[in-house]
Amino acid sequence: MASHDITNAADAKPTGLVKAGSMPSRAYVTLLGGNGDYVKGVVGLAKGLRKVKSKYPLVVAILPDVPGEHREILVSQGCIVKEIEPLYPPENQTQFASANFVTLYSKLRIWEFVEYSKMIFLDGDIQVFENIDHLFDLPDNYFYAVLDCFCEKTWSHSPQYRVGYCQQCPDRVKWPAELGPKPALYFNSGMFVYEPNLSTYHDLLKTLKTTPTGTFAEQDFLNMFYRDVFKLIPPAYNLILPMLWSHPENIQFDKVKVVHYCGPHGSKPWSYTGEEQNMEREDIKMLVKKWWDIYNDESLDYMNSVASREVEAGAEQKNL
Ligand SMILES: O=c1ccn([C@@H]2O[C@H](COP(=O)(O)OP(=O)(O)O)[C@@H](O)[C@H]2O)c(=O)[nH]1
Ligand SMILES: OC[C@H]1O[C@H](O[C@@H]2[C@@H](O)[C@H](O)[C@@H](O)[C@H](O)[C@@H]2O)[C@H](O)[C@@H](O)[C@H]1O
Repeated sequence: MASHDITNAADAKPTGLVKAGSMPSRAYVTLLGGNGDYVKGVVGLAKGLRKVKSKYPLVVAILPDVPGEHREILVSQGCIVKEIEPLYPPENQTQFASANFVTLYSKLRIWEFVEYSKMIFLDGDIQVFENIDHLFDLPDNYFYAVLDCFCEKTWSHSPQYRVGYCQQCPDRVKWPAELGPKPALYFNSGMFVYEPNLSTYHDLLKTLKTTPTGTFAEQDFLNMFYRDVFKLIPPAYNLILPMLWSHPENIQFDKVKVVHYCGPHGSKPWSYTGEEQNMEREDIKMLVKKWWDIYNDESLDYMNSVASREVEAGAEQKNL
């Protein structure tokens, strides 16, 4: 049993021992670092969650390099802004896939948000097009995530890519026996359901100190940490764009609830050009338009939605 199977570890929460009167608190959480356009992604996410009438707030873990005006924008959109300290990968690693590794590793700080009993993490380049509040009712004490795909060039360093093996279609190219056991299931860390817990948080930080940096930063680390114990949820809850061209057979497009505009700069709606490989596809253009329709919808701005809620409340009062 992996050491981090929290169902048996010391940090598994005692069941039923909830302080009298303290209701389990839940929230969505995302991460924002730097002074670039990811703030647009977070604003879009806040508005998307409002559009699907989520019952829960959006917490934004922000790094010190986020400018004050970006923080103000998030507050004006009803986000709960929580400052986090940067978390640096192990000193002795040099193969950095990208300059924003510190931002990515800092994602681990959200395990410290123990004022919340359960949280759903969503990358800032994700949009929620259908209500997913029901995921908070998944059984406690587990980490839930969606399978990733090994078919992008970003995986060219891996034996999976070299032999053409992908966990999304394990029978298309079988894992060669001579390479030993096939890779453990591997999730995308842009979306997951988890429970903040100080013991797990300290375990994460302690383990990080001795874990070599991987190509995919905290995603590799979390897959090592929750290896063989994470619970799978369907791709409808985190549609990573490469699935559209690498594994369309695994996607029921009309059932997709969450879209993850992961990948290169040109795959982000706010910097979409249609010039990156595969980004000129009609389905991608439609998903980018859907993102902009929400982002530009002023009725979804927090102040307008507060005003509309007051009008609704007033109308209900009149009907009493
Ligand atoms: O400069 C950056 C880079 C990343 N991020 C955050 O880290 C997440 C993961 O980074 P990215 O979206 O680049 O990863 P991908 O899923 O595209 O590999 C983003 O969605 C943001 O929430 C950020 O806030 N600022
Ligand atoms: O590098 C770290 C990132 O790794 C993951 O994105 C990857 C992964 O999905 C690959 O499978 C794709 O090929 C690649 O394009 C994409 O960027 C997470 O979504 C993100 O939050 C972050 O941890």
